[in-house]
Amino acid sequence: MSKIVAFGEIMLRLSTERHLRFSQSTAFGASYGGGEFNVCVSLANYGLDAEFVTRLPENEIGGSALKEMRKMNVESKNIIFGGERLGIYFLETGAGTRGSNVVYDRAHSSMATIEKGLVDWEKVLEGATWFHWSGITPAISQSAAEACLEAIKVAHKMGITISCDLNYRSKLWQYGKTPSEVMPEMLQYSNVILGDIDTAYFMLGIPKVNPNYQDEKSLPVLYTKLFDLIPNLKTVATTLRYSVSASHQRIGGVLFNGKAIYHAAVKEVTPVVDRVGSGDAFMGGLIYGLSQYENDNQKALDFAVAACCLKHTIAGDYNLVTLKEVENMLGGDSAGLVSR
Ligand SMILES: O=C(O)C(=O)C[C@H](O)[C@H](O)CO
Repeated sequence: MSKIVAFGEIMLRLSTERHLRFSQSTAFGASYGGGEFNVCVSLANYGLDAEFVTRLPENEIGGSALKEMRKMNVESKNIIFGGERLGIYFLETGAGTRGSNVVYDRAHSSMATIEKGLVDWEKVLEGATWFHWSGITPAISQSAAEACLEAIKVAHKMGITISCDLNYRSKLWQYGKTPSEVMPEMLQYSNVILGDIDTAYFMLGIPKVNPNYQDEKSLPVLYTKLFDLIPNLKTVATTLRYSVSASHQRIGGVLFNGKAIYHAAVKEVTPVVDRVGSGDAFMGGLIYGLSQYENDNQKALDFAVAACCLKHTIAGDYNLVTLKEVENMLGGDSAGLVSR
């Protein structure tokens, strides 16, 4: 049985209703979310053993976030308490040609003030088969970056598969360091990376290129550069997304394993109910596919893309779909037929 442990921040999500602008809103819908936690929710829905490690404030709001983890069937026994507050993110939901907007209110959160040495990673990772982190944690503070690097090093020493979703957030990285100063050391231990070439090159400090994702010849060359720099890398994958509008997306995906390129067929997704968390849905699908369909990269990628497409139909951060629903979509059932 696979046991996946993820490390990151869970936040209170406050979103405007009915596509209202922030300035029009008199009420915000409250839910929870966070890139790495969303991945855990996907994996728990697929029946895997998923555990989330974070730091929560010791107050009722931290307690509510803990209840949320339990409600979503994500193991929370190793979370730590301390610090002053739970991070918040405000979401203004877009419509048509107006995209969504996120405003973070997470400075000095319990997770942003975590320090290395607070989590006993040898104990936490005992029995784990997979460790997942993302580029959000090193973006929130220097000490969170250090705590994350500590976890990554222990996972690597224990021979656990490590995945990273690059998750570049331009509104974070406010503490005086740039991604290319922090990410290369952290990424060198990763076996699986989710991210487009632009973001990967940017975070690794490689000069910018203009990738053509349909070019079967140059794509392996561009990806191979990542394999040269990251000695433990085995798989890199990304969604290939074309935004027709906020409510109409075309979604495919690509995966490279150091030898061959795999493409997933592009799917039309419209109307989009909520796009936030769709990258996490892809990541959750990829972890599921790579860990359960060993050696079948095409199936793993197709599963991740199907999961990502389904997420767009669900409000909130989480991909609340079952394994069967993703499999049905993979089997060609995306017509919205009534299941009887
Ligand atoms: O952007 C972040 O830092 C978040 O974690 C908020 C959302 O949950 C995340 O963007 C979804 O991927």
